Amino acid sequence: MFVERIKNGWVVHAPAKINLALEVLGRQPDGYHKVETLLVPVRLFDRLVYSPSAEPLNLVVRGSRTCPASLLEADANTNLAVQAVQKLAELSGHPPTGYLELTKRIPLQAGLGGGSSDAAAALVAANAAWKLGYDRQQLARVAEQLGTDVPFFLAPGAAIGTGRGEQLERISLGRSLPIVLVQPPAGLSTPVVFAGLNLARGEQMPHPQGWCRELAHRLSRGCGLAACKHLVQNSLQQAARNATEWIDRMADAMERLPVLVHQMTGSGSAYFAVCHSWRDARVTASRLRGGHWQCVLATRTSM
Ligand SMILES: C[C@](O)(CO)[C@H](O)COP(=O)(O)OP(=O)(O)OC[C@H]1O[C@@H](n2ccc(N)nc2=O)[C@H](O)[C@@H]1O
Ligand SMILES: Nc1ncnc2c1ncn2[C@@H]1O[C@H](COP(=O)(O)OP(=O)(O)OP(=O)(O)O)[C@@H](O)[C@H]1O
Repeated sequence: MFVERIKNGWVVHAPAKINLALEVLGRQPDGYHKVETLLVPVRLFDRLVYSPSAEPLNLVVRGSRTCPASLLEADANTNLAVQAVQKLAELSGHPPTGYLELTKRIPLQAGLGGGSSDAAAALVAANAAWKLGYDRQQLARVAEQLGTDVPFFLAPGAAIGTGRGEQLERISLGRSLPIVLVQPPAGLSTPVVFAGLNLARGEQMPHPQGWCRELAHRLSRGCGLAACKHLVQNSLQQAARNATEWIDRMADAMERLPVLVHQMTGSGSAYFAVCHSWRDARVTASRLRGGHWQCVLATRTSM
Protein backbone atom coordinates (compact mmCIF):
# COMPACT_ATOMS: atom_id res chain seq x y z
CA MET A 1 0.00 0.00 0.00
CA PHE A 2 1.32 3.48 -0.87
CA VAL A 3 -0.13 6.49 0.94
CA GLU A 4 0.20 10.06 -0.37
CA ARG A 5 -0.89 13.28 1.33
CA ILE A 6 -2.68 15.60 -1.10
CA LYS A 7 -4.22 19.05 -0.62
CA ASN A 8 -7.71 17.82 0.31
CA GLY A 9 -6.93 14.48 1.87
CA TRP A 10 -5.13 11.20 1.35
CA VAL A 11 -4.60 9.00 -1.70
CA VAL A 12 -3.99 5.32 -1.06
CA HIS A 13 -2.83 2.90 -3.77
CA ALA A 14 -4.34 -0.39 -2.62
CA PRO A 15 -2.62 -3.47 -4.14
CA ALA A 16 -4.05 -6.83 -5.17
CA LYS A 17 -2.60 -10.11 -3.87
CA ILE A 18 -2.12 -13.62 -5.14
CA ASN A 19 -1.96 -16.76 -3.05
CA LEU A 20 1.20 -18.40 -4.36
CA ALA A 21 0.15 -21.46 -2.36
CA LEU A 22 -2.98 -22.20 -0.33
CA GLU A 23 -3.64 -25.31 1.71
CA VAL A 24 -6.90 -26.01 3.52
CA LEU A 25 -6.05 -27.89 6.74
CA GLY A 26 -9.57 -28.45 7.99
CA ARG A 27 -12.65 -26.64 9.24
CA GLN A 28 -12.75 -24.74 12.51
CA PRO A 29 -15.67 -25.20 14.94
CA ASP A 30 -16.78 -21.61 14.05
CA GLY A 31 -17.34 -22.68 10.42
CA TYR A 32 -14.31 -20.90 8.91
CA HIS A 33 -11.75 -23.10 7.21
CA LYS A 34 -8.32 -23.49 8.73
CA VAL A 35 -5.77 -22.56 6.08
CA GLU A 36 -2.09 -22.02 5.52
CA THR A 37 -1.36 -19.69 2.64
CA LEU A 38 1.50 -17.75 1.10
CA LEU A 39 0.14 -14.29 0.26
CA VAL A 40 2.10 -12.02 -2.07
CA PRO A 41 1.16 -8.44 -3.05
CA VAL A 42 0.81 -7.65 -6.74
CA ARG A 43 1.45 -4.43 -8.65
CA LEU A 44 -2.17 -3.86 -9.61
CA PHE A 45 -3.79 -1.13 -7.57
CA ASP A 46 -7.19 0.29 -6.72
CA ARG A 47 -6.97 4.02 -5.98
CA LEU A 48 -8.77 5.31 -2.89
CA VAL A 49 -9.01 9.00 -2.07
CA TYR A 50 -10.31 10.02 1.35
CA SER A 51 -11.18 13.69 1.85
CA PRO A 52 -12.24 14.63 5.37
CA SER A 53 -15.37 16.77 5.70
CA ALA A 54 -18.15 17.35 8.21
CA GLU A 55 -20.70 15.72 5.87
CA PRO A 56 -21.97 12.14 6.41
CA LEU A 57 -19.72 9.54 4.77
CA ASN A 58 -20.19 9.44 1.02
CA LEU A 59 -18.68 7.08 -1.59
CA VAL A 60 -18.24 7.38 -5.34
CA VAL A 61 -16.92 4.30 -7.18
CA ARG A 62 -15.52 4.35 -10.72
CA GLY A 63 -14.71 1.39 -12.94
CA SER A 64 -11.78 0.97 -15.30
CA ARG A 65 -10.61 -1.22 -18.21
CA THR A 66 -9.75 -4.11 -15.85
CA CYS A 67 -12.82 -3.69 -13.62
CA PRO A 68 -15.76 -2.48 -15.73
CA ALA A 69 -18.18 -0.01 -14.14
CA SER A 70 -21.12 -2.23 -15.18
CA LEU A 71 -20.04 -4.85 -12.60
CA LEU A 72 -19.88 -2.47 -9.63
CA GLU A 73 -22.54 -2.55 -6.93
CA ALA A 74 -24.54 0.63 -6.49
CA ASP A 75 -25.11 0.24 -2.74
CA ALA A 76 -22.34 2.13 -0.90
CA ASN A 77 -23.15 0.45 2.43
CA THR A 78 -22.02 -2.95 1.14
CA ASN A 79 -18.65 -1.52 0.12
CA LEU A 80 -15.86 -2.69 2.39
CA ALA A 81 -14.13 0.72 2.26
CA VAL A 82 -17.29 2.34 3.71
CA GLN A 83 -17.65 -0.44 6.28
CA ALA A 84 -14.02 0.12 7.32
CA VAL A 85 -14.52 3.84 7.93
CA GLN A 86 -17.77 3.15 9.80
CA LYS A 87 -16.07 0.58 12.02
CA LEU A 88 -13.21 2.93 12.85
CA ALA A 89 -15.73 5.66 13.64
CA GLU A 90 -17.63 3.36 16.03
CA LEU A 91 -14.43 2.36 17.79
CA SER A 92 -12.94 5.84 18.10
CA GLY A 93 -16.08 7.87 18.66
CA HIS A 94 -15.21 10.04 15.63
CA PRO A 95 -18.32 10.80 13.51
CA PRO A 96 -18.44 8.70 10.29
CA THR A 97 -17.85 11.60 7.93
CA GLY A 98 -15.90 12.38 4.77
CA TYR A 99 -15.77 11.68 1.07
CA LEU A 100 -14.41 8.43 -0.42
CA GLU A 101 -13.55 8.20 -4.09
CA LEU A 102 -12.63 4.70 -5.23
CA THR A 103 -11.27 3.80 -8.66
CA LYS A 104 -11.52 0.02 -9.07
CA ARG A 105 -8.86 -1.67 -11.17
CA ILE A 106 -8.69 -4.99 -9.30
CA PRO A 107 -11.28 -7.38 -10.80
CA LEU A 108 -14.18 -8.40 -8.52
CA GLN A 109 -14.78 -11.86 -7.08
CA ALA A 110 -11.37 -12.78 -8.36
CA GLY A 111 -9.47 -14.05 -5.29
CA LEU A 112 -7.24 -10.99 -5.73
CA GLY A 113 -8.38 -9.43 -2.46
CA GLY A 114 -9.52 -6.11 -3.97
CA GLY A 115 -12.32 -5.38 -1.51
CA SER A 116 -10.07 -6.32 1.41
CA SER A 117 -7.29 -4.06 0.17
CA ASP A 118 -9.73 -1.15 -0.19
CA ALA A 119 -10.89 -1.73 3.39
CA ALA A 120 -7.29 -1.66 4.67
CA ALA A 121 -6.65 1.51 2.64
CA ALA A 122 -9.72 3.20 4.11
CA LEU A 123 -8.65 2.29 7.67
CA VAL A 124 -5.20 3.79 7.12
CA ALA A 125 -6.57 6.96 5.51
CA ALA A 126 -9.22 7.61 8.19
CA ASN A 127 -6.72 6.85 10.98
CA ALA A 128 -4.42 9.52 9.54
CA ALA A 129 -7.16 12.04 8.69
CA TRP A 130 -8.80 11.82 12.12
CA LYS A 131 -5.39 11.82 13.88
CA LEU A 132 -6.36 8.71 15.86
CA GLY A 133 -2.79 7.45 16.15
CA TYR A 134 -3.75 3.77 16.13
CA ASP A 135 -0.71 1.60 15.47
CA ARG A 136 -0.64 -1.28 12.98
CA GLN A 137 -1.60 -3.88 15.61
CA GLN A 138 -4.63 -1.87 16.71
CA LEU A 139 -5.68 -1.40 13.07
CA ALA A 140 -5.17 -5.14 12.48
CA ARG A 141 -7.73 -5.92 15.20
CA VAL A 142 -10.29 -3.76 13.38
CA ALA A 143 -9.20 -5.16 10.00
CA GLU A 144 -9.78 -8.80 10.90
CA GLN A 145 -13.39 -8.01 11.80
CA LEU A 146 -13.91 -6.72 8.26
CA GLY A 147 -12.56 -9.82 6.49
CA THR A 148 -9.86 -12.48 6.63
CA ASP A 149 -7.63 -10.86 4.01
CA VAL A 150 -7.85 -7.27 5.31
CA PRO A 151 -4.95 -7.39 7.87
CA PHE A 152 -2.55 -8.62 5.16
CA PHE A 153 -2.85 -5.31 3.29
CA LEU A 154 -1.92 -3.15 6.29
CA ALA A 155 1.80 -3.88 5.84
CA PRO A 156 4.03 -4.34 2.80
CA GLY A 157 5.47 -7.58 1.47
CA ALA A 158 4.61 -11.27 1.46
CA ALA A 159 3.26 -13.20 4.45
CA ILE A 160 2.26 -16.66 5.54
CA GLY A 161 -1.36 -16.60 6.69
CA THR A 162 -2.62 -19.18 9.19
CA GLY A 163 -5.78 -19.65 11.27
CA ARG A 164 -8.58 -18.65 8.91
CA GLY A 165 -5.85 -16.71 7.05
CA GLU A 166 -5.76 -13.59 9.24
CA GLN A 167 -2.77 -14.54 11.45
CA LEU A 168 0.27 -13.31 9.60
CA GLU A 169 3.99 -13.94 9.61
CA ARG A 170 5.73 -11.49 7.30
CA ILE A 171 8.41 -13.07 5.13
CA SER A 172 10.81 -11.65 2.57
CA LEU A 173 10.87 -13.63 -0.67
CA GLY A 174 13.76 -11.46 -1.86
CA ARG A 175 12.49 -11.10 -5.41
CA SER A 176 9.69 -9.84 -7.59
CA LEU A 177 8.05 -12.44 -9.84
CA PRO A 178 6.80 -11.55 -13.36
CA ILE A 179 3.20 -12.74 -13.62
CA VAL A 180 0.23 -12.76 -15.95
CA LEU A 181 -3.24 -12.43 -14.43
CA VAL A 182 -6.37 -13.59 -16.21
CA GLN A 183 -9.88 -12.86 -14.99
CA PRO A 184 -12.61 -14.87 -16.77
CA PRO A 185 -16.05 -13.38 -17.47
CA ALA A 186 -17.55 -15.04 -14.35
CA GLY A 187 -16.44 -14.28 -10.78
CA LEU A 188 -16.64 -16.72 -7.87
CA SER A 189 -18.05 -16.19 -4.39
CA THR A 190 -15.57 -17.03 -1.60
CA PRO A 191 -18.16 -18.72 0.71
CA VAL A 192 -19.52 -20.80 -2.19
CA VAL A 193 -16.06 -22.12 -3.08
CA PHE A 194 -15.19 -22.99 0.54
CA ALA A 195 -18.60 -24.68 0.95
CA GLY A 196 -17.76 -26.84 -2.09
CA LEU A 197 -15.09 -28.61 -0.01
CA ASN A 198 -17.92 -30.20 2.02
CA LEU A 199 -15.97 -30.28 5.27
CA ALA A 200 -17.85 -30.69 8.55
CA ARG A 201 -17.18 -28.25 11.41
CA GLY A 202 -14.19 -29.51 13.39
CA GLU A 203 -13.03 -31.84 10.58
CA GLN A 204 -9.26 -31.93 9.92
CA MET A 205 -7.54 -32.96 6.69
CA PRO A 206 -5.74 -36.24 7.38
CA HIS A 207 -2.43 -35.52 5.60
CA PRO A 208 -1.27 -31.87 5.67
CA GLN A 209 1.16 -31.21 2.82
CA GLY A 210 3.00 -28.13 4.15
CA TRP A 211 3.36 -26.52 0.68
CA CYS A 212 3.18 -22.92 1.88
CA ARG A 213 5.92 -22.90 4.51
CA GLU A 214 8.20 -25.05 2.36
CA LEU A 215 7.70 -22.77 -0.65
CA ALA A 216 8.17 -19.58 1.41
CA HIS A 217 11.34 -20.88 3.03
CA ARG A 218 12.85 -22.14 -0.21
CA LEU A 219 12.16 -18.85 -1.99
CA SER A 220 13.45 -16.77 0.92
CA ARG A 221 16.68 -18.82 0.90
CA GLY A 222 17.19 -17.89 -2.76
CA CYS A 223 15.93 -21.09 -4.41
CA GLY A 224 14.63 -20.49 -7.96
CA LEU A 225 10.88 -21.00 -8.43
CA ALA A 226 11.55 -23.57 -11.17
CA ALA A 227 13.07 -25.88 -8.54
CA CYS A 228 10.08 -25.65 -6.19
CA LYS A 229 7.16 -25.10 -8.56
CA HIS A 230 5.58 -28.38 -7.38
CA LEU A 231 4.79 -26.45 -4.16
CA VAL A 232 2.64 -23.91 -6.03
CA GLN A 233 -0.69 -25.54 -5.13
CA ASN A 234 -4.17 -24.40 -4.18
CA SER A 235 -6.59 -26.70 -2.30
CA LEU A 236 -9.53 -24.56 -3.45
CA GLN A 237 -8.91 -25.06 -7.16
CA GLN A 238 -10.86 -28.31 -7.42
CA ALA A 239 -13.92 -26.79 -5.69
CA ALA A 240 -13.68 -23.79 -8.03
CA ARG A 241 -13.45 -26.13 -11.08
CA ASN A 242 -16.69 -27.73 -9.91
CA ALA A 243 -18.31 -24.30 -9.72
CA THR A 244 -17.22 -22.94 -13.11
CA GLU A 245 -15.78 -24.29 -16.34
CA TRP A 246 -13.61 -21.17 -16.65
CA ILE A 247 -10.89 -22.53 -14.35
CA ASP A 248 -10.19 -25.42 -16.74
CA ARG A 249 -10.38 -23.10 -19.71
CA MET A 250 -7.72 -20.82 -18.21
CA ALA A 251 -5.54 -23.80 -17.21
CA ASP A 252 -5.78 -25.19 -20.76
CA ALA A 253 -4.83 -21.84 -22.27
CA MET A 254 -1.81 -21.54 -19.94
CA GLU A 255 -0.74 -25.13 -20.66
CA ARG A 256 -0.11 -24.13 -24.28
CA LEU A 257 2.17 -21.24 -23.29
CA PRO A 258 5.79 -21.39 -22.10
CA VAL A 259 5.09 -20.28 -18.50
CA LEU A 260 6.93 -21.48 -15.40
CA VAL A 261 3.85 -22.45 -13.41
CA HIS A 262 0.14 -21.53 -13.39
CA GLN A 263 -2.64 -21.70 -10.83
CA MET A 264 -5.83 -20.12 -9.50
CA THR A 265 -5.43 -17.43 -6.81
CA GLY A 266 -7.36 -17.62 -3.50
CA SER A 267 -10.95 -18.71 -4.03
CA GLY A 268 -10.83 -17.61 -7.69
CA SER A 269 -11.92 -16.99 -10.24
CA ALA A 270 -8.71 -15.22 -11.35
CA TYR A 271 -5.81 -17.31 -12.54
CA PHE A 272 -2.11 -16.46 -12.66
CA ALA A 273 0.99 -17.68 -14.44
CA VAL A 274 4.49 -17.01 -13.15
CA CYS A 275 6.72 -16.35 -16.16
CA HIS A 276 10.44 -16.77 -16.73
CA SER A 277 10.98 -13.06 -17.35
CA TRP A 278 9.15 -9.75 -17.59
CA ARG A 279 9.43 -9.97 -21.38
CA ASP A 280 7.84 -13.46 -21.31
CA ALA A 281 5.01 -12.12 -19.15
CA ARG A 282 4.23 -9.40 -21.70
CA VAL A 283 4.40 -11.86 -24.60
CA THR A 284 2.20 -14.38 -22.73
CA ALA A 285 -0.37 -11.68 -21.93
CA SER A 286 -0.51 -10.53 -25.54
CA ARG A 287 -1.03 -14.13 -26.72
CA LEU A 288 -3.89 -14.59 -24.25
CA ARG A 289 -5.64 -11.35 -25.27
CA GLY A 290 -8.39 -11.89 -27.78
CA GLY A 291 -9.73 -14.86 -25.78
CA HIS A 292 -13.08 -14.55 -24.00
CA TRP A 293 -11.51 -13.20 -20.80
CA GLN A 294 -12.74 -10.21 -18.82
CA CYS A 295 -9.14 -9.03 -18.58
CA VAL A 296 -5.55 -10.15 -19.06
CA LEU A 297 -2.60 -8.25 -17.68
CA ALA A 298 1.12 -8.62 -17.28
CA THR A 299 2.42 -7.38 -13.96
CA ARG A 300 4.73 -8.47 -11.15
CA THR A 301 4.62 -9.28 -7.46
CA SER A 302 6.01 -6.77 -4.93
CA MET A 303 8.82 -7.81 -2.62
C1 LIG B 1 -9.41 -17.38 0.12
C2 LIG B 1 -8.67 -16.18 0.72
O1 LIG B 1 -8.76 -15.07 -0.15
C3 LIG B 1 -7.21 -16.53 0.88
O2 LIG B 1 -6.40 -15.40 0.99
C4 LIG B 1 -9.27 -15.81 2.04
O3 LIG B 1 -9.25 -16.93 2.90
C5 LIG B 1 -10.68 -15.27 1.92
O4 LIG B 1 -10.67 -14.04 2.52
P1 LIG B 1 -11.90 -13.00 2.50
O5 LIG B 1 -12.42 -12.81 1.13
O6 LIG B 1 -11.41 -11.81 3.27
O7 LIG B 1 -12.97 -13.84 3.29
P2 LIG B 1 -14.00 -13.42 4.44
O8 LIG B 1 -14.73 -12.20 3.99
O9 LIG B 1 -13.31 -13.41 5.75
O10 LIG B 1 -14.95 -14.68 4.39
C6 LIG B 1 -15.98 -14.82 3.46
C7 LIG B 1 -16.58 -16.20 3.66
O11 LIG B 1 -15.67 -17.18 3.11
C8 LIG B 1 -15.66 -18.34 3.92
N1 LIG B 1 -14.30 -18.54 4.48
C9 LIG B 1 -13.35 -17.56 4.38
C10 LIG B 1 -12.08 -17.78 4.88
C11 LIG B 1 -11.80 -19.02 5.49
N2 LIG B 1 -10.59 -19.28 5.98
N3 LIG B 1 -12.75 -19.96 5.58
C12 LIG B 1 -14.00 -19.74 5.07
O12 LIG B 1 -14.84 -20.62 5.15
C13 LIG B 1 -16.69 -18.12 5.00
O13 LIG B 1 -17.90 -18.65 4.52
C14 LIG B 1 -16.78 -16.61 5.09
O14 LIG B 1 -18.03 -16.17 5.57
N1 LIG C 1 -14.37 -2.18 -2.31
C1 LIG C 1 -14.82 -3.33 -2.84
N2 LIG C 1 -14.25 -3.84 -3.94
C2 LIG C 1 -14.68 -5.02 -4.44
N3 LIG C 1 -15.69 -5.73 -3.93
C3 LIG C 1 -16.30 -5.27 -2.84
C4 LIG C 1 -15.88 -4.07 -2.24
N4 LIG C 1 -16.64 -3.88 -1.16
C5 LIG C 1 -17.49 -4.89 -1.10
N5 LIG C 1 -17.33 -5.74 -2.10
C6 LIG C 1 -18.14 -6.97 -2.33
O1 LIG C 1 -17.32 -8.09 -1.97
C7 LIG C 1 -17.35 -9.07 -3.00
C8 LIG C 1 -16.01 -9.78 -3.11
O2 LIG C 1 -14.97 -8.85 -3.01
P1 LIG C 1 -13.66 -9.00 -3.86
O3 LIG C 1 -13.96 -8.70 -5.27
O4 LIG C 1 -12.59 -8.24 -3.21
O5 LIG C 1 -13.44 -10.57 -3.68
P2 LIG C 1 -12.28 -11.49 -3.97
O6 LIG C 1 -11.45 -10.98 -5.11
O7 LIG C 1 -12.81 -12.88 -4.09
O8 LIG C 1 -11.40 -11.32 -2.67
P3 LIG C 1 -10.71 -12.39 -1.70
O9 LIG C 1 -9.47 -12.78 -2.38
O10 LIG C 1 -10.45 -11.53 -0.48
O11 LIG C 1 -11.68 -13.51 -1.47
C9 LIG C 1 -17.70 -8.30 -4.27
O12 LIG C 1 -18.39 -9.12 -5.19
C10 LIG C 1 -18.56 -7.16 -3.77
O13 LIG C 1 -19.92 -7.54 -3.75
